[in-house]
Amino acid sequence: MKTGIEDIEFHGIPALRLLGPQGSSAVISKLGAQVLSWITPDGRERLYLSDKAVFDGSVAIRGGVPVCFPQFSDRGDLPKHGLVRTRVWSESARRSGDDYALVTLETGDDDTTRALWPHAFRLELTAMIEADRLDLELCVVNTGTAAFEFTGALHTYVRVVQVEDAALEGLYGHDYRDAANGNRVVNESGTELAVDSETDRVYRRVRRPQLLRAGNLSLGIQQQGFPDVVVWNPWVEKCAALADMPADGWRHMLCIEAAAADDRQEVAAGDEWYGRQTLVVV
Ligand SMILES: O=P(O)(O)OC[C@H]1O[C@H](O)[C@H](O)[C@@H](O)[C@@H]1O
Repeated sequence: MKTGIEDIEFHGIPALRLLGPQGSSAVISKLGAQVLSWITPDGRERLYLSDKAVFDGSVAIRGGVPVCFPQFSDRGDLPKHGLVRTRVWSESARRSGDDYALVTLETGDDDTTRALWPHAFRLELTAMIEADRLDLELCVVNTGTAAFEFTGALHTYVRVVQVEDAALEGLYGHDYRDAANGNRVVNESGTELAVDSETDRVYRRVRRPQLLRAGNLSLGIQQQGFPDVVVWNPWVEKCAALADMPADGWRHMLCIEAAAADDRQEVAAGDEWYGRQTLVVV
């Protein structure tokens, strides 16, 4: 099967389908530069996308990999998770070869962003699939004349059959800020994180990869540039309060986010900052 890139409509919005090697594929929406589907050669969908997600740009699409910038969550005065989730990005590159398919989408400042955040910037999100691997890279370019600081994330919703069966390794010994428990800072003493209640944790300065095991799924997750790993599951009650999630949505997702949540990242005038997240089927 040939690799390549197709222009498609996905739930009525312009998107690109990446056709990778061995039948792998991915879909990235131009709305938010959000990867909404990643299917590996075994035919399995690896990302969670809510059945009740909204695709009209009025709110962020619930699922896939939202891009949060220049603010993570509600840690500042900007709208939650920043300014770019509901923007239409434009394509700046597409390429494919025998063993990969890649696209880059970009957006930048305009009157709307500058009214809220007075900085000149360009963002580029590159998504690349290989047979068993999804690589995401966020490039933040300071196109202005003064330094700025930002927080942000690649807010990846991993699909799981049943989150109660999931175990996430690789976070032992790290401090985390427990946003589901009054933001207290705790040192992780477990070698495996199990999700059995609302979970909203910012693991700080994580340098090791993680391994997610859930039923017969095994996914390696690695990041560069982003200092923090955020693990989020709303569980039953918070999920019920989210209009764009089905009642059992919490069970089928676990967000494992490459984030700069607590440490602001500074970008000098004219400089570029890179953050990456890689998911590999192992
Ligand atoms: O509902 P959203 O704006 O997409 O945010 C969803 C979630 O994102 C992050 O994971 C935060 O840590 C959570 O506190 C937040 O609830």
